[in-house]
Amino acid sequence: MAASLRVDELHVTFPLYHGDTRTLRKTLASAASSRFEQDQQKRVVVQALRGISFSLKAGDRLGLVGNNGAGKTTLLRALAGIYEPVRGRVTAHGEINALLDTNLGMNLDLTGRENIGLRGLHAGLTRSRIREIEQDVEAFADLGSFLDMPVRTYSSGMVLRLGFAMATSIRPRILLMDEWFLAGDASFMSKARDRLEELVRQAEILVISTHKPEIVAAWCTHVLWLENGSIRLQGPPDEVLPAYLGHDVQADAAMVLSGD
Ligand SMILES: Nc1ncnc2c1ncn2[C@@H]1O[C@H](COP(=O)(O)OP(=O)(O)OP(=O)(O)O)[C@@H](O)[C@H]1O
Repeated sequence: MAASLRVDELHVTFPLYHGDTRTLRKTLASAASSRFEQDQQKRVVVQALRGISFSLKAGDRLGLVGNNGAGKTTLLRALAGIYEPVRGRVTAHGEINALLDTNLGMNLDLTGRENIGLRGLHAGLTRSRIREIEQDVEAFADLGSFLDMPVRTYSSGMVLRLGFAMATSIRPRILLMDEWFLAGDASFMSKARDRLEELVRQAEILVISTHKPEIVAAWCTHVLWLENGSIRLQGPPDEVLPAYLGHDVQADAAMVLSGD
């Protein structure tokens, strides 16, 4: 069965904790921003995603664009199952690999090799598959004898190399990716980019969050423009990108502040 990903009316909220919630509630009420509301327990929550729906089939490559705070990272994390929606659902056919944070789940007290084993067990892989991944990561991350030292003793560049190699060694049918994965130290990234592009080519479905229009134009077949947690526009890159790049950020900010 071909991979597919379907999102229906997805809502994600985050409670805001504050010493004086009564004052916070009053401040938010007067700010008239429709992004804040009270939940059933009378907590003030920010609505990070508000009724997002779309569906993707094998071959689709979706780029998420939008200003800071639009909801791109939250959507990727909800697709990966890291955030539980308050309403709506995500239905996926095909295994998902989320390249969101290379440190996610890494235990600093264990060695690099032990972390590879743990990640493999967590992904439900067989022992022989884990062994293959271990060899792949060992060759790619090029950490030498550090692979058998606790991760706590690594430099930040070494942690990045191990995390990147581990995250990209599991080939998924559905690949979720945050653009920061494309940043990093130049010499490592030229090697990393080839590996990433191969992973993207092999995935049946890609969802990538990015601030770079050139990535969307080169990699994506669809674009979803998020604004304040909702979809402002979705469609092919040649329709959505010009509208997104041409929109007036200051006018939008003024509209949000005035509560229009
Ligand atoms: N853990 C959290 N707790 C509270 N609020 C959060 C949390 N994560 C995100 N938010 C809020 O949810 C909204 C969406 O944030 P999100 O990080 O998804 O935006 P983004 O589009 O990825 O932004 P950026 O381009 O700056 O990375 C923002 O208003 C943000 O403040």
